[in-house]
Amino acid sequence: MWGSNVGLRLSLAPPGCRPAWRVAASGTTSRAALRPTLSASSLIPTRLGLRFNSSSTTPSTSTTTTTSASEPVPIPPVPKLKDEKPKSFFASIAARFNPSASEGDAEAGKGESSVAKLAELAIPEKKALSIAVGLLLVSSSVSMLVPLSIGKLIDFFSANAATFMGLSFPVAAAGLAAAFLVGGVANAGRVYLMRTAGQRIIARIRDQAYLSTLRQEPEFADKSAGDIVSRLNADANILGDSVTSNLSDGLRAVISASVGVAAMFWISSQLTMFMLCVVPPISIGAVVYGRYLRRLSNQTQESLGEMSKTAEEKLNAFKTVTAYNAQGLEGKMFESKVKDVYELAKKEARASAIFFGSTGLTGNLAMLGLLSYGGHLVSTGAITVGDLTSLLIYSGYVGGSVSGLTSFFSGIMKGVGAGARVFYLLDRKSTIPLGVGKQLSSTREGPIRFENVRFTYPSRKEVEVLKGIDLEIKPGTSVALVGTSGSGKSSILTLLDRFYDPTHGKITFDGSDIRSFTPESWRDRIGVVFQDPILFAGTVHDNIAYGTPNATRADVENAARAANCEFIWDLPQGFDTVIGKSALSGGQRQRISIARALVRNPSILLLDEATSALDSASENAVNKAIDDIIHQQHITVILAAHRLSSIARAERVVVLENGVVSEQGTYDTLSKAEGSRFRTLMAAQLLLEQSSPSVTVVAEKKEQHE
Ligand SMILES: Nc1ncnc2c1ncn2[C@@H]1O[C@H](COP(=O)(O)OP(=O)(O)OP(=O)(O)O)[C@@H](O)[C@H]1O
Repeated sequence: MWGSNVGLRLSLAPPGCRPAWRVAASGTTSRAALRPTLSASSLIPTRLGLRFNSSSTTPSTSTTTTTSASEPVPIPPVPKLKDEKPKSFFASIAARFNPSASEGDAEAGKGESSVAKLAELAIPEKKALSIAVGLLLVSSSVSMLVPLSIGKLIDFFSANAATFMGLSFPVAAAGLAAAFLVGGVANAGRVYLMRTAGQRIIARIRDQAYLSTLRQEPEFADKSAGDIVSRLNADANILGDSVTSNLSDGLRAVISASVGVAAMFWISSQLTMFMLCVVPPISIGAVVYGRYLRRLSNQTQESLGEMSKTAEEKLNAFKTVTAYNAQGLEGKMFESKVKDVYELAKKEARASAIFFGSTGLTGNLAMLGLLSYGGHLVSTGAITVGDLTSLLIYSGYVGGSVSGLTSFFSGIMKGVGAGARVFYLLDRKSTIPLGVGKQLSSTREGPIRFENVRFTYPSRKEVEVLKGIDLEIKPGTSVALVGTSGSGKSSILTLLDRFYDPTHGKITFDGSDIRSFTPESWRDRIGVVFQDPILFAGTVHDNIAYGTPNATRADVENAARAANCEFIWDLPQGFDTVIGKSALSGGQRQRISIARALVRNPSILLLDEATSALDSASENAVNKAIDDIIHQQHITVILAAHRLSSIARAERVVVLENGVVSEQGTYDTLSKAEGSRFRTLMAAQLLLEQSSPSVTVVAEKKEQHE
């Protein structure tokens, strides 16, 4: 814990209460008071003829602010689709139909079949699906009565018989009508149950895939947001369809084909044998076609993902596109992606055309053969005209069912392709998994240490950004990381927030590697302000309370005050003003995001300063907020600093060069040291800032003050 001789203390709520931060005046010596006052002479290379004097810091002594931080909202785990291992039956089907793992499967590194997973998806719906299958049996049985009845009717009328199937004709007709009614109702029930079950499966897939995506390391979503959206959208639809409507149609086809063939055998085994000769070639064609279609379907979905990604990226940068008159260029780029999708769809259409054309032809030729041979059997008296009619209709049913089976097969293959892409999201293990490690206690304090930290971005393995950082940051102190653009300041912050882990070395907190804590409990201690603060649709209150949903209005207001957000009280609806409807300046957005970081009651604040210049009023307001945080609260502040004014405010300056810490010390020491790298850097920074009126104004004001 921090010593009692400091001005402000972090205290925790009594057991059973929500943890609260309490900034209370205590002791006589504040950290700020211990710090040397910055002076103009300590600062600027005089050869530039510019002087900058950081205002002296006066610690506030009487403020007692209580802000309740809420319990961290637990991040729900991604529920497993089903605990059991896939049945070997499915695995064997998968191995047959899906010999080469798709990209998704391969990336998932499971080798587990998408077909098996598709079947697993249907399991929570087993009740609805079983009833639907029962109804399907009823409706299919009724349908299969039709050809037999027609044959018998023809024989009945041609023979001028007194009874029809042992019954008077009106009774038999009424019985048939009743059976058809039952069949119709059963069919309606089947369609309803299958569709609703399908929609529930789609909803479940989307929820789980999105949840799983949220649990990934940030780089994953950064790289492929558009593609992920396409997986959640189009692929989830295809997948849901393939396990319900498609499955239902497939089952119906199986039932119709088998009952049809049985009935045909019953009517005439000779004719039926003749018919069955044409089935195997069609089946082989179906398998070849199905495989080809699956490959195409995978490629089409990938292309659709690419297309969405292109559109999303450019729509997000609409201003840049407009400003650079790049509409034509972007239109062409999108057109080429659309063309890729179209070309694949054309291939699919060609394959379908050939397949359906040839199966249709084969079917009709078979029918002709059946009619000729059947006519011969009728003429010899082996079968009746009614039997031949029934047989012809049954063979039509069987033919229809076989082609239904091929679309079932191709639908399943499409589902497998889409499934691999969706399951990839579901199965992907984050490189920094949530919930793994020990819980970091909210009271534990200690220094942050970088021990020979080396780091390379996974997407840019050829460049080592950090080449052995050694650094210690004591609790409650403030550090400004300085260095040229690209020197790795922001990278250090992202490592601290565990968006990435070091490739070598370690970062410790109170002696423990931060990788040993669950990422959630570690991040709970951290408030982070990004270079480009993102505000979400919603009110100012919602934005400040983002990630701390139980924060009260008082908590939010206290955090806003601490972040120097007085302007909020002047907004038309104050904290209930909807962001987006109110034009906020860059500085105001930045301060709202500082308030968002503070309302979490962090013990570590990571602040990645915006590189863009703020107007002087905004810069002053942001600086004051940073000043207040550095001086009034027991928060370890680590700044990726770009502005002189904030560099000067930190207790310690760390200079990064060529991936290592080249110098560190107080601002005074470094700026006074002749020939220090820091002086050179600051000279360059000043030259840069000279062109920014805001900084000049600040510098001038400070000179006047001096
Ligand atoms: N997500 C990323 N993937 C790959 N390389 C990255 C990524 N982010 C940053 N880099 C690279 O890492 C290096 C260090 O970048 P970093 O943003 O940490 O520097 P910085 O000192 O904060 O720069 P600036 O002052 O411009 O913000 C740069 O070469 C940058 O291009």
